[in-house]
Amino acid sequence: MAKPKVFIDGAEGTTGLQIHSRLNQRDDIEIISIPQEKRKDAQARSNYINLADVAILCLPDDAAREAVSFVSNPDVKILDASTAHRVASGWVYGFPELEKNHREKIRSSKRVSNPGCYPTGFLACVRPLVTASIIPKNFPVTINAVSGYSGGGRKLIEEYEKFHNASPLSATGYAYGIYGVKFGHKHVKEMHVYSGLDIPPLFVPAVGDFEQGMLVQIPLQLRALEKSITGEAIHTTLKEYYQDEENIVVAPLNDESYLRNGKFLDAQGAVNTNLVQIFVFANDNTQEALLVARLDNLGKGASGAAVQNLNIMLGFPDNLGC
Ligand SMILES: NC(=O)C1=CN([C@@H]2O[C@H](COP(=O)(O)OP(=O)(O)OC[C@H]3O[C@@H](n4cnc5c(N)ncnc54)[C@H](OP(=O)(O)O)[C@@H]3O)[C@@H](O)[C@H]2O)C=CC1
Ligand SMILES: CC(=O)N[C@@H](CCC(=O)OP(=O)(O)O)C(=O)O
Repeated sequence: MAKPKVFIDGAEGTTGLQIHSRLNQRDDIEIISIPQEKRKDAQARSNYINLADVAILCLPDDAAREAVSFVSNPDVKILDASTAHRVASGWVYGFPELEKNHREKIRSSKRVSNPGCYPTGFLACVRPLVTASIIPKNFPVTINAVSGYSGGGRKLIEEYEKFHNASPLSATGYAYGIYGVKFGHKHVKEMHVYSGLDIPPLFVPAVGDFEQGMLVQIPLQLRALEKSITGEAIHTTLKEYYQDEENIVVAPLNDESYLRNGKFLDAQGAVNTNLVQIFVFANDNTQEALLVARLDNLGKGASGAAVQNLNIMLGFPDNLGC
């Protein structure tokens, strides 16, 4: 049987390069590559997209929309890594672990959008708790998160490289800086839609001086809930929800063995994996809890997730080459 043809539009960008390196070694698919000098040529891109069984878009949003407009071959499947189609109708959200039958929806769809990196961590923690009515739908959820600078793509990587090469180091804002202070970050929509919450979460992202890695923190004031909820109930719900999943792992409740020097949960701890690690820290006496998702923004947050979705769309096992 002919090998499925895969085209990566935007193969030279941060996400595209990582997807290419994951697929490069495989002999069960054929990567079709556009000549370097034509990589932004609309006609050439259109030809490659329509030749592919699956075209993976690793492009800015406008270029991703343009790529979709090129499709004339009804058999072509599109996997879009950008934000352009994550809540668009006719598209399936590429989060296989979202709920029990979701993998099947990805398998049978011709249009799949890869989730954002922050939403992947957020939804992994919150969706099961909303489904189980542990977090009420009208609860005002807040999120603090930090990403490695590769999350900002080529431009942010170049900015950090300039900063690293400056002598003396000219600014301190690069070490750790919050952003999105006008709110309405581009990921809030998909967080809202797929969490099942009635109101959008309040999201404060940050970027740190490390290349890859991410922590997504959701503090919960349990005392604000109408019914009393224990840390054990939160933990058991998450553990059971993901019991058959390989890529979402729930650490034991209040497990300090992951803390560096007994204190620090390191944002880089899941780098080079396709995992979301979930941590639940809770104190039933003070009625406080903290959910944390740790992932690689370029792993399960982007390129690893894209390869997992590609595998599902082509009928391969989820984690082949992830
Ligand atoms: N980095 C991350 O952690 C994550 C990224 N994503 C998403 O993936 C997508 C790609 O992001 P990322 O890889 O980080 O970004 P990059 O800027 O690193 O890469 C984008 C690539 O697309 C190319 N490109 C731009 N316009 C066109 C065009 N019209 N035709 C063909 N190629 C074009 C760029 O070329 P050039 O550089 O020459 O302009 C570049 O190679 C974005 O939508 C991003 O939001 C999703 C999750 C996480
Ligand atoms: C550190 C940093 O800048 N992160 C990016 C998010 C990563 C990204 O590009 O996300 P999606 O393509 O998944 O939307 C940002 O906040 O815009």
